[in-house]
Amino acid sequence: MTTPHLDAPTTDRITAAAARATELTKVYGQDETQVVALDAVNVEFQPAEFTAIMGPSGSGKSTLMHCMAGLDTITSGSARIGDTEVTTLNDKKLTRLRRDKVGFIFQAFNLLPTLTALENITLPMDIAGRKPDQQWLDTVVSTVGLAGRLKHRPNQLSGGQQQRVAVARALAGRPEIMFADEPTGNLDSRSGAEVLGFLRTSVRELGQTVVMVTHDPVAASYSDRVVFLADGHIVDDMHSPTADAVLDRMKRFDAKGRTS
Ligand SMILES: Nc1ncnc2c1ncn2[C@@H]1O[C@H](COP(=O)(O)OP(=O)(O)OP(=O)(O)O)[C@@H](O)[C@H]1O
Repeated sequence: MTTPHLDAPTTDRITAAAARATELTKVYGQDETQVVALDAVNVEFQPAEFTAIMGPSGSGKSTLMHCMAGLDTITSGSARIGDTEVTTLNDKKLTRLRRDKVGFIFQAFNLLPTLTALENITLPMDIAGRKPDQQWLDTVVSTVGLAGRLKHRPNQLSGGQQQRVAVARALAGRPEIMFADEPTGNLDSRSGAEVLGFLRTSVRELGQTVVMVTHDPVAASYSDRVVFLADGHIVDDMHSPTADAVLDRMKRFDAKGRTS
């Protein structure tokens, strides 16, 4: 049986997507060790929308996120953030794009232990020599519920609070898009729920765009839309997901990561 593909080209659609992959292909290795991690993927991420990317292990979720964010090179096709073609930028412009237009949240919080929460939040802007927009910073800090903890160092904060600092750091520069790779992977379910709630609030109330890779149907249920990958292809697209609907869809992947 062939895998159904939902990733038909969208090049004739004129929409202001926050990010867009067109015929995006990523091949790792050569000859017999070659792996096609992404096979001509077409997908758009809409502004002020919270999208989750799901799929079996090895389906290409992290590769898609890394290629879109300019963290990895692509083999062919196109990856755009807003109007910017990521794949043709030189190193200097790529660094600037990642610094100015993209926010990242990873499973590991990646905070600097000697800095306070506030110093961690403003660090990327300090490095870039940009002055934080104080009003925005106040909004972000209160949205993620950190107002009383700004002088704490990471080891004085719980895991959930540390990830909230990382969310605030990603939001502080007002990125065009935020990419989150398993942001709740290291958290207990209550702290995870808090962080996901803040991500959703950043979309609903602050108009941010969030794309999150997750294995967890409950985490995906916080999103507006779930894109399912299998074997380097987008095979499903679910709007207003519930955890049960996502779980049911995940059950249709077989042990080899193929879908029925
Ligand atoms: N640096 C690399 N070199 C070679 N192959 C790679 C590399 N990174 C990923 N791959 C392969 O590309 C495919 C997609 O990997 P990717 O990490 O994107 O999947 P994933 O869906 O994020 O998986 P997981 O859920 O396990 O994190 C896999 O077959 C993987 O083995």
